Amino acid sequence: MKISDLSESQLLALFLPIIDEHNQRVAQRQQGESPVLTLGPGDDCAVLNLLQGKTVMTIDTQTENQDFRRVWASGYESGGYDVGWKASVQNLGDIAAMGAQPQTLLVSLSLPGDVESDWVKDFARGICDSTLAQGADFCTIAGGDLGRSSEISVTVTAVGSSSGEPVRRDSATPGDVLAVAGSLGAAACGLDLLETPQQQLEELDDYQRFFTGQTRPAGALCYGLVAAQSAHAMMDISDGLLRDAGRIARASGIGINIDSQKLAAFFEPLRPAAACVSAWGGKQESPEQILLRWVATGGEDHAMLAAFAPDRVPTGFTVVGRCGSEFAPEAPVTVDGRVFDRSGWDHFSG
Ligand SMILES: Nc1ncnc2c1ncn2[C@@H]1O[C@H](COP(=O)(O)OP(=O)(O)O)[C@@H](O)[C@H]1O
Ligand SMILES: Cc1ncc(C[n+]2csc(CCOP(=O)(O)OP(=O)(O)O)c2C)c(N)n1
Ligand SMILES: [Mg+2]
Repeated sequence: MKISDLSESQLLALFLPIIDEHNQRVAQRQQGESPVLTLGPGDDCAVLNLLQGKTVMTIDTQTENQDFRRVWASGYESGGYDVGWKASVQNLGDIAAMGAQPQTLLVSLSLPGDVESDWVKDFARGICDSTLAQGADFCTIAGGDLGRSSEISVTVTAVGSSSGEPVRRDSATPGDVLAVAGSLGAAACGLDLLETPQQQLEELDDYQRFFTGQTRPAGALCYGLVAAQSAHAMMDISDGLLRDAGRIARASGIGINIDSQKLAAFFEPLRPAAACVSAWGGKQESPEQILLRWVATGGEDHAMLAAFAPDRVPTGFTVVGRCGSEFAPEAPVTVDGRVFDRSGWDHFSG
């Protein structure tokens, strides 16, 4: 059955039981504590009881053919489950990057009539499963909106709370080290393979395993919470290490140098895929160049990027660079002391 065969209330009747079950499970886990979500989906607004600390909020949109495809060149089909999964990772990445705990999500779905009604149920399962898989055991889904559109577009708002001062981007200091936790390059690798024709992929053993870096990224929520104890500045990497490190550098008024040797640790799991993409591109880019492009400029892994005093780097973070006092507006980030020619994802020029 297609979306166009159903009324809005019939569609909600598919979606809401999955969300309600998720919210009930959260409430069970919170036994003994006063619930944050005191009124969930069903009324004009949700009601939250954010008891203590600072409230943080963020929003992110995924649009068909800009952020995912229903069918990729590789033949893989991204369904509602994948889109729901990634919506949660994107938003919880922003909450974690402030050092905050996710509390609830609001979900807006704009869908064309030719989408299967099961897409909506899969989306609900994907967003709930991903939230739990990231360890956000207490994060409910407070409500949302449903509408018709000419392409699939999903917008999620996340609300979080922080018992201490939220970690900003603008307080890295000269002498800090810059470190990463979570995966780097896996989402860009997945994107390149998804966009590669299936017959080119058959040389690559179990090639579908690389798709998940793009379709179901793991995120790094737990690392954000750990880093909040000692990070001077933090953000999640959505647009690529170099571009996002540039945002910390600009906001903090410092320079950052990345040590390319330190990035090699992220290359290993992606090596077989880089060889395949290099061969498909007629070796115009060597496997080594592809690995560096994925790891240094690929977005969407939602790894944590943070600046710490050198003796206060938490377990799970890999030092990839250093903060210096020289801020150069035209090149706030260098790699091995030199300007890198490609810096990352930009929605409007990329
Ligand atoms: N339409 C908008 N209205 C107000 N603020 C916006 C808008 N789009 C982006 N921003 C703000 O600009 C900053 C950068 O946005 P973005 O690159 O999407 O951040 P992030 O990578 O954390 O999702 C964020 O602080 C965001 O809130
Ligand atoms: C079809 C398709 N083309 C290109 C991309 C690559 N891509 C889309 S958005 C993006 C960067 C992240 O953007 P956004 O989710 O808007 O992150 P924000 O900076 O707002 O957190 C990248 C690398 C993709 N995922 N799918
Ligand atoms: Mg954004």
